[in-house]
Amino acid sequence: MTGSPAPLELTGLSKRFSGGQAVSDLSFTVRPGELYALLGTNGAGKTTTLRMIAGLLEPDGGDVRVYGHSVLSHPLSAKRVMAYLPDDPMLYGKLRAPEYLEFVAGLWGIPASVAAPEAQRLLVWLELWEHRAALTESFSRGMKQKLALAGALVHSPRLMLLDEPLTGLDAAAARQVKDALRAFVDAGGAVVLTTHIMEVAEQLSDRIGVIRAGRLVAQGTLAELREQVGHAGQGSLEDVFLELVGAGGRGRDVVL
Ligand SMILES: Nc1ncnc2c1ncn2[C@@H]1O[C@H](COP(=O)(O)OP(=O)(O)OP(=O)(O)O)[C@@H](O)[C@H]1O
Repeated sequence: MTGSPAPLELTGLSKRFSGGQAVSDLSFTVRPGELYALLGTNGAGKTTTLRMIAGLLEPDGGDVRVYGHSVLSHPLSAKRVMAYLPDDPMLYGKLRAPEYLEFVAGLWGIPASVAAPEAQRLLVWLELWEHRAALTESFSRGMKQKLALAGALVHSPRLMLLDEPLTGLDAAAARQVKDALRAFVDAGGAVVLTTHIMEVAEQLSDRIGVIRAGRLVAQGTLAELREQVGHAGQGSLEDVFLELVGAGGRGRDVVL
């Protein structure tokens, strides 16, 4: 233990909507250099959890700490070091990609002299630089997704929260985004992402958390999850996941 605060620590996070309990007493920690995949069936509470971590939705109970800063009591310090990429990110269609990134950088108080070369670096890296003269309204879904990712990286966050970042991307774009996320964690950042694509979680994540009806029912590496459901050494993540969440969301809990 180094004693430095974890990139992300959730303790007892809860949220209730009029339709029922969306997130219940959720606690987990994400370490530096770790990509943590949050899995769950539709309506399990993944987006609600990410929105509470990002400070966009107030929890009913519990706390979220980002590098030691409470999102509830010190939201600015926490938000400065994280980025949230929703599943339908908003871009400004009448801006070009470099203009969009410089605009986002401006919101973070980054001067244009710093933002412009950083925007170029990100756009070259994600193979969008050749499209720099086009308005973003003409971009394909994959191009928009990559630009949104660049926008999330422009203020050099150390924690990234991504809601379904690979949905709808073709193989080449998905590979680029996966490579970008791996490079981000290899450089010491931390990532929490949600996905319904089990192969993505299996390939990309260091640890996996499975939530069912707003509660964490299992977490660990794929090997640990296999052991927890009694499939030591075998079974795909899909097999393990379906065992945990069960048909119609009635799965079983394992000891965490
Ligand atoms: N703003 C809201 N008002 C009322 N209920 C909500 C709101 N947002 C989410 N919910 C409810 O909270 C529960 C969890 O929703 P959430 O979007 O977090 O699930 P999810 O795991 O992200 O699902 P999906 O995989 O389908 O995106 C669902 O029952 C949903 O209907």
